[in-house]
Amino acid sequence: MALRYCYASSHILGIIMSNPKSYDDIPILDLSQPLQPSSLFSLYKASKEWGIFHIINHGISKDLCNQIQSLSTHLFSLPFSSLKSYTPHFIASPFFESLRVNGPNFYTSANSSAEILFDQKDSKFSVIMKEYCSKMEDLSKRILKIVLMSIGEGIEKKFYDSEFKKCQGYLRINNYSAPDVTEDQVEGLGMHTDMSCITILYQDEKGGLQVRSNEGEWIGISPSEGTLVVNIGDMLQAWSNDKLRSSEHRVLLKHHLNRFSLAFFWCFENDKVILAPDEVVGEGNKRKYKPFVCLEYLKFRENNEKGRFDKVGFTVRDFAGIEAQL
Ligand SMILES: O=C(O)CCC(=O)C(=O)O
Ligand SMILES: [Fe+2]
Repeated sequence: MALRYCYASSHILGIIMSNPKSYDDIPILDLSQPLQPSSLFSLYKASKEWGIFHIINHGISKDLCNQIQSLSTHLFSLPFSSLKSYTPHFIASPFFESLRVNGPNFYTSANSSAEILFDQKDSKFSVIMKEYCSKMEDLSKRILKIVLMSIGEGIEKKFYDSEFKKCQGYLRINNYSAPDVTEDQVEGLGMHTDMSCITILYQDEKGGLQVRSNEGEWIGISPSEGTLVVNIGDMLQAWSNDKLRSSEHRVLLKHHLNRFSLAFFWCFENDKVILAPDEVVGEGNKRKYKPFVCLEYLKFRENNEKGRFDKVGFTVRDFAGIEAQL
């Protein structure tokens, strides 16, 4: 696999790191190419600074995403109220609603929503969800291994099986309605971090996804056909002892434009105790998180945010950070 940068000139910038705070520094990992040491370095740098990078040639066809999008247009026009897997408008934002499909049996999860929504068993929706989510599971495993390799030599070989083998995924189908307001842009989803190890995101062509730099500057992550976005999440930030950064991101909406996205979250199992291995912390470095049970953190986020998942302020650092405890 090779990494290439968005613009030719930024390739040089990426190597000499003269300007680490620009969109050009967010690399594109080409999964059809053999993995190079320089690619791992760029990936590590982007994951540490931004918590975000792109992937291409990932095996998810545009046609599959289009099919999900058109089924979802119908889906979000139906009455949802009784569905537990549905997040209605006004929870995260007035313009955002979402349907969750849970693993590991994505077919069963999608089908139980479909039964209520369309009064239909074995719906096309459930079949397509199974196809998309199984592909996402495979992709998540592959990407996670590469990210671990980028942390240091031998880290993936030593820790993937023992620490990440029981990871599980869920999908959120996100539907943003067009804001009927005069302002140029409004928040469709407020700034947040994902509570995952990694998240793989498909966004449609409308744009609006932004990521925040360490200094608080927002950078747009423009959509590009065939490109998926990978976010590092809180669980990997804690497990890597801040070697990787959970990306702070948000979505802005433009007047009159509906938006659609698919976010696949790849997470540690609920009862996993998250503790960075000594080898990852590194000799002489301070441990930044006390050990914690994954589910306890998820509950902390839910309780503190009254069901909202779009706010920063109750992050994994607030929950388990050693400095935050002092
Ligand atoms: O819609 C998007 O592009 C981002 C969605 C997102 O960040 C999320 O679901 O956590
Ligand atoms: Fe997110």
